[in-house]
Amino acid sequence: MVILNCSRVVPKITSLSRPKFTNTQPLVSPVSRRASRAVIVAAVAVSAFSSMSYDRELAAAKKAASLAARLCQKVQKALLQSDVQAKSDKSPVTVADYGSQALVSFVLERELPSDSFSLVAEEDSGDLRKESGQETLQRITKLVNDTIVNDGSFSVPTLTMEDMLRAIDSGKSDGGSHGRHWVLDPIDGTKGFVRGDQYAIALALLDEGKVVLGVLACPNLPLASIGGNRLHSSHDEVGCLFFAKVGAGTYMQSLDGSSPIKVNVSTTDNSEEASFFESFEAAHSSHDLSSSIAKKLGVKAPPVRIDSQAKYGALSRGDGAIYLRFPRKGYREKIWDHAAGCIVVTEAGGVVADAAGNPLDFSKGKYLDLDTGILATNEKLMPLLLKAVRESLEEIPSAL
Ligand SMILES: Nc1ncnc2c1ncn2[C@@H]1O[C@H](COP(=O)(O)OS(=O)(=O)O)[C@@H](OP(=O)(O)O)[C@H]1O
Ligand SMILES: [Mg+2]
Ligand SMILES: [Mg+2]
Ligand SMILES: [Mg+2]
Repeated sequence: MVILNCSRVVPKITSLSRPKFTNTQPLVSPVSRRASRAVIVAAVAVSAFSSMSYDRELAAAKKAASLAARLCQKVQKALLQSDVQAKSDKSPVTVADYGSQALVSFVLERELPSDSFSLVAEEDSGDLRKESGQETLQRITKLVNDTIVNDGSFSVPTLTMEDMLRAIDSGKSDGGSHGRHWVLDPIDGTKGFVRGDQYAIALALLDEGKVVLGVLACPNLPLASIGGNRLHSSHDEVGCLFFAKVGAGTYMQSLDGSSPIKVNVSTTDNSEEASFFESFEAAHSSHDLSSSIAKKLGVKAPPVRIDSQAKYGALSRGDGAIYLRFPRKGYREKIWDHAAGCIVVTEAGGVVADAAGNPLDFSKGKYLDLDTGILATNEKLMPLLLKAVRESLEEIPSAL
């Protein structure tokens, strides 16, 4: 059986945690009872490990992502055309991408001083080290220092431009299957960010190649459901922080610091009422393919197109029931575009897989090595979804 769950490093013990056998149930032999007790003791030990560990790391990740969100919101509000620069791959990168990466790196290192620090992150300081990057570097340095001072919880001397370059470049790790690695997309959905739309700060922790925690800060995502394309209702309060820890579920709170609430994916098994999320940018994911899949499933609602891993966040709280992503042939997915979103969805009871139904493997370095696309939904809908995906890929291979 394929286990379509990218984040669990412990076996599910739901049935074991409510043992059916007791001394009043003589049908269970003493041997199997002993064996079952041993399994329960082991499972409870694993369960305790999974819910007690990573607490410090999760607190640090939430703090880092929340501060980075503050920095990004400030920049997005004041976004000038001159903030947008062309990286060598021509994607827009702003002072906020760099500032967010430097700040997350700074906060994690400060909050977890005893840990060895490895970070796999999207940006690097190459362009900032050039003569033409000096003004940008100055602005990043000021932004990061201002955010730290406004927060007030760190007593550190003012950070220098050299500190910025170092903090950004601490994200040069290659990750892999051994040890712990933080995975960061300082702004996921930069195009959405530049447009004034959705984006996310996405931070996850890998331990021995598995995602063990994830945090998604989505500064422009309404706290209320965006199901039924309610994305642009102007009355909604915005700013969501999703977080998930292996074996401990997914929670959402407001970026302003309300109490967290537990969230769960939609439990619908009726594909006709299952609305779906996809990339805003058609160049990032084939809208033709998803529309063919939706047709096969009988989905009635139009797609909800939003930028970034905010899609995973919205899915984790049941705003819609399906996430579809089909990049063009040859595109290689990066781990920072999915690690945090993946655990946020799986811990909320969802399933994330590639188009062949395999779980995503974050242990191979910077890239995900996968079959064709990425899908997320609940366990009941996944078999139907995989069938529709297979058929659509056969019918319109040119869509990719
Ligand atoms: N050609 C192509 N195909 C597929 N994906 C691409 C492509 N180019 C970029 N990217 C990556 O897409 C990330 C943005 O995520 P989304 O596609 O979910 O958002 S969007 O609706 O398209 O804005 C985006 O993340 P950021 O660079 O962090 O914004 C990219 O990693
Ligand atoms: Mg980018
Ligand atoms: Mg990204
Ligand atoms: Mg990015």
